[in-house]
Amino acid sequence: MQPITTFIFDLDGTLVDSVPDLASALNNALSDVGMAKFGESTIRNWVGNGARVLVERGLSGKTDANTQQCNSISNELIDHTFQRFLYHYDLNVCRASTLYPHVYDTLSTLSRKGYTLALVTNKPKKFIAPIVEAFKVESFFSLFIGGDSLKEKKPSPLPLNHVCKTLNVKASECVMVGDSKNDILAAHAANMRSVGLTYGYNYGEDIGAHNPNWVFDDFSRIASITP
Ligand SMILES: O=C(O)COP(=O)(O)O
Ligand SMILES: [Mg+2]
Repeated sequence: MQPITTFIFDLDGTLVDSVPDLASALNNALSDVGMAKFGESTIRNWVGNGARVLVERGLSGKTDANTQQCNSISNELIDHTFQRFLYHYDLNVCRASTLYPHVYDTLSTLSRKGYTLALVTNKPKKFIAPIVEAFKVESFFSLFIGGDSLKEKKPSPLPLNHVCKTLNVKASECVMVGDSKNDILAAHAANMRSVGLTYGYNYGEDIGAHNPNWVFDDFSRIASITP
């Protein structure tokens, strides 16, 4: 097995519990367009495929998070509500969000040990900087990829392949760390090892069902897979 040189981290549900701010922004956007609001526990199961799909799920009110398309809702309404969501989230991107336990220390340890760290999220790229800056973790990372940075987002392997190319590392040297099946499916498709974290957002499903190489319930356990 090739030694690990590079860790690729997901953001929402992995490093940061962002649902409180995502839920406020979604509910504000829904109320702007006269639609019903939802509780945080419902919205938690809708996060994972980027902001536009989150808005579509809010508009359809479908609790089945695997539904990505809402044929009955017009594109105009989705576009308008998505713009309202971006407006509200931009105002409060990091008001109630929190870093999960042991994230800062573990990133700091991995970085100090010489591992290269990259961040690949499905959320729009413009929101990455304000979040990583607020939690003072931005200097640990060499590369940031958002859901709209490339043509495809996770579960496509494209963002992970892009990281390998940009950082000039092989997939076999990398470990993808995430809370969602989108992270694990992307890792499998990119021939990368993966860590599944149980505390984040995976549509209420067991992350272990997607066969990551490691399943951890605490972020600090990631350090245990390195020498
Ligand atoms: O914004 C989302 O839907 C998910 O974002 P993530 O890829 O950082 O978990
Ligand atoms: Mg996530």
